[in-house]
Amino acid sequence: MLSAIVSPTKWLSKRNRVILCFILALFRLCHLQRKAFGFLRRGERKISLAMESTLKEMRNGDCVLDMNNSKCVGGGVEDIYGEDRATEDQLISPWSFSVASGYSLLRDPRFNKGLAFTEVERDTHYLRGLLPPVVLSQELQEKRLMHNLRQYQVPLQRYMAMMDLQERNERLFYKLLIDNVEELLPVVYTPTVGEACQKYGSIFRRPQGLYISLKEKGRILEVLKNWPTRHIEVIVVTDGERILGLGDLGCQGMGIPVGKLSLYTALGGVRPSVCLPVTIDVGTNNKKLLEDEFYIGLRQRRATGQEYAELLDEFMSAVKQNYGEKVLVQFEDFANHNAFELLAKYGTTHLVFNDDIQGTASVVLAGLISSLTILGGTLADHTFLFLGAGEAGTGIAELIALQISKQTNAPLEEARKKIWLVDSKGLIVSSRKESLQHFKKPWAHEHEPVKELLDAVKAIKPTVLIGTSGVGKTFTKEVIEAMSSFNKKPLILALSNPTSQSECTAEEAYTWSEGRAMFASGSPFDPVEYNGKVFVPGQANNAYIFPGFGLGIIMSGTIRVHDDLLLAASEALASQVTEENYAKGLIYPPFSNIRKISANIAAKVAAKAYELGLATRLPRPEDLVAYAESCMYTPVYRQYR
Ligand SMILES: NC(=O)C1=CN([C@@H]2O[C@H](COP(=O)(O)OP(=O)(O)OC[C@H]3O[C@@H](n4cnc5c(N)ncnc54)[C@H](OP(=O)(O)O)[C@@H]3O)[C@@H](O)[C@H]2O)C=CC1
Ligand SMILES: CC(=O)C(=O)O
Ligand SMILES: [Mg+2]
Repeated sequence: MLSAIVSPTKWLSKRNRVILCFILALFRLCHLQRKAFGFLRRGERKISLAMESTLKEMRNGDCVLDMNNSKCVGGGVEDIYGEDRATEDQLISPWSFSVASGYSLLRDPRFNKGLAFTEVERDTHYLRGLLPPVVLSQELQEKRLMHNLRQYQVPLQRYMAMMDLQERNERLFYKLLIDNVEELLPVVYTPTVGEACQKYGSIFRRPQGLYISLKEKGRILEVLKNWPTRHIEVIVVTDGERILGLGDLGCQGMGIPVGKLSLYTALGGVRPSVCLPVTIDVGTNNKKLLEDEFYIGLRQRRATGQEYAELLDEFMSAVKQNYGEKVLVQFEDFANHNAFELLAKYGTTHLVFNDDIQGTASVVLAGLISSLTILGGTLADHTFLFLGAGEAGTGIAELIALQISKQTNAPLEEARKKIWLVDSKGLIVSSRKESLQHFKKPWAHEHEPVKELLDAVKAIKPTVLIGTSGVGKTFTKEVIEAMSSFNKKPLILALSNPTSQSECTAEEAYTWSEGRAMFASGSPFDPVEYNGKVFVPGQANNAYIFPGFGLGIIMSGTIRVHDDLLLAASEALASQVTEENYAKGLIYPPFSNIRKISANIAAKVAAKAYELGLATRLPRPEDLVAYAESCMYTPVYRQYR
């Protein structure tokens, strides 16, 4: 109780903090005397520890309150909970409402270290007997867990094992994910997260984020306050209507915000305590789920129109009221009939980012910029054809056009003419303009109607083919052969997720192009051997961008997302591709370097934000890469006093 009252106190004025500090110091003096006489019993020890740590935290109080204080390392992203990597050698208290100890310490994923608790910690924190005698290093724990994970043949079992670990020992979870990123990304993210969402009702164990349903209408602010941490910097929110290419999964879409935020931490170094996954449940139109006895969401058809808009509006207002102006809200896997509108509506009042529209655009543009090293020419020399004209397709198209327009000084309308899109009704052409959704209209160029993709490929003769349809197997042998007939090196990007929805496989792209295609896909494929040569496919996924992009925004206190920040992120990512990567035909750097890549993206994004006057954390740090790195969370265990 006392520790709850005296925990780091942002709400106190500086003068009152000094007074409180003084009172606590006196109180501690008395307390130490009693301690010396051996009066202190176990319950009191909690209070003693709380006071010690509070005094220390209050002595360092300016760290929390003044991020420019040079004593406070990694000042960009507020270290409210004392998780900074840069202070690893400094002892901290495992704060909960009281100092966690004994059994409750082992059950708290934020502080649990399992068998890695040292002998001293076992004594100090009442753990004797609760653990077997052996003390393991974190490295050995990691080795053991990776060994166990590899025993599972079924990807969903690996996913569940990772989720269990996250709920048991957060730092170990992140250590595994960071150290084995290429192996574990497909487990916690696409493709396995797709299957996990489909079966979320059956595998549900403990809530991992906030569920805000129509039932909570009118009290969303209250619901936000139920979340255990008060200081939040990133929210990933979905309404579950377009989960990857799997369609409407309703409330079970929660796996996506949870997965995306674990990448914010592992790939971008944003500490887990400031991340909040949210699922807005307005029902589902998925008949199978509505009839599934294990379905965890509202059993009704989706609310639309005013009812939907009001719930979203209440959520966005509550977020701003509870977490302030600078919380980054990432919209994820909304259906396009809501996604564009939400982005436009809240883009001027909130710090919002749509990963499917903007993050995807930035990652694809990066791949295109880097592919020019192999293909030659400029972006404006290429012709682009998309299968799929929704969020991802038109989002990417718009950013390519913007970049071409900036590079050539041509008007945006002129730059758009290099880009063609096909939707479920065929090529988007001017004769269809009246009936098109607003986000497709800018792409309705003069051309006769074309129904099939193959015919569009033959008519437009693109140098780059991009799949954003959410429909698997749509890049057929004939399509890839046609692309290869007029391109020496056709660039094929099959972006749809998960693997089952990929427009073609890596093997198909390489085989049907007789080894000439440059290929990347949304979900990963293994290397392919063709004609004695090994081809390594790249992964064109927004996971390259959003973690570093978000870090850049947060560490600079940027208040709005601007297209130029997306362009900066693209250029930063493209510049990370090495000669060695190009030699393998890769247009993206490997994920094994992602932390370094994210720091570079964050630095470039922040630099652009400072240049545009959007950054509020002043003064601007001189070396933004070093600053980004100093802000990044690392999962090594802390020593408990
Ligand atoms: N790799 C990555 O980083 C990312 C990948 N994606 C993936 O991209 C896919 C699409 O996402 P998103 O753009 O948000 O989805 P949308 O629903 O917004 O868009 C899908 C588009 O595909 C079109 N389409 C559907 N079926 C066909 C078909 N058989 N032939 C031609 N066009 C078709 C739709 O046409 P119509 O408009 O006529 O209905 C629509 O234009 C998903 O699988 C998603 O996982 C998304 C974001 C990032
Ligand atoms: C990767 C991603 O965001 C998607 O497929 O929706
Ligand atoms: Mg998405």
